[in-house]
Amino acid sequence: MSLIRSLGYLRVEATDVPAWRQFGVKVLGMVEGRGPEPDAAYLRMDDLPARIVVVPGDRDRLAASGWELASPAALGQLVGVLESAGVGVKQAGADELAARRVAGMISVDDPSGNRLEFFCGAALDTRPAISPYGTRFVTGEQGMGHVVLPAFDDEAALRFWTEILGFRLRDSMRLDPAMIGRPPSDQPLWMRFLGCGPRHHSVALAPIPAPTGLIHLMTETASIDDVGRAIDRCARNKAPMISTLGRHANDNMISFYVRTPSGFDIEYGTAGLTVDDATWVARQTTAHSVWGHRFSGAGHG
Ligand SMILES: Cc1ccc(O)c(O)c1CC[C@@H]1C(=O)CC[C@]2(C)C(=O)CC[C@@H]12
Ligand SMILES: [Fe+2]
Repeated sequence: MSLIRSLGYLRVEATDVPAWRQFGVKVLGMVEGRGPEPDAAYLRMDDLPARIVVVPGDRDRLAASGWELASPAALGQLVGVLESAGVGVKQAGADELAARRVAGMISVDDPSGNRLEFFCGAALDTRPAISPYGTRFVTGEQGMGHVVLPAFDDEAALRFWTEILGFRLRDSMRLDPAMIGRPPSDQPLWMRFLGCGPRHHSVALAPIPAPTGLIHLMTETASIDDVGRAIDRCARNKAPMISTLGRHANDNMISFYVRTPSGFDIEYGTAGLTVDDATWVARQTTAHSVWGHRFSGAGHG
């Protein structure tokens, strides 16, 4: 088992926090929580006080993805691994710990400049997170979902995420250079799907430009009805769906994509695959979907 257990939270800096609050509750079916930062929106999916924290800022971007470890000992071990690999580690101050309601936290930048926070000892919220739409999110040992982060140096990114952080390669997919507006080339463009627990992938790294620092966040619900109702709410609230419903070829997720008020996307899905490292073999997927997932030309996050 790796030191890192799952994707724990996202911190998003946004120019329009009220729009995010509305989007999170009315479209995604999340539950608004309370928190220490004035004017921030706290969106809950489960017993954590927040899974998406949206703080007011002068730009729209992913401030950090937060990754959960099992204990202070595991976090200490990770610091040792990072430091011996020459990675700059920043220890969280008391104010940052209080804002995140965690017992311990450190942060680093990955080779592509994606800010990562590693934490342990999250406070739980005793009030149940019950969505008025009945939405049930799949979290627990699978974490809050997956993120797709931009990475343009495939070798450096793979080395960092697998050899230092201990993620496992679960799948790779070649991207057509034309898809991201590049000329044809002999150099394959790879998208890498990596996991740290039973979820097929908790992170994917893609050579896709992302001005907001995030290509998408995937959240998973317990049933296809949760997904269908979310599609209805997108229409009712005029949230721009940027793909049709579809099923991915690698993790079997049935999902659609919707644009957030910050310009990156949420993949909203169900029925994702869980894997066992003892038997899993990383392969190459040659199609992104078994069916569906027709994207409109809105561009990517
Ligand atoms: C191919 C795939 C498998 C599993 C996933 O969870 C998943 O999100 C994807 C597709 C991701 C991919 C993307 O994130 C950005 C826009 C992409 C490149 C497309 O235009 C098709 C596939 C999309
Ligand atoms: Fe995805």
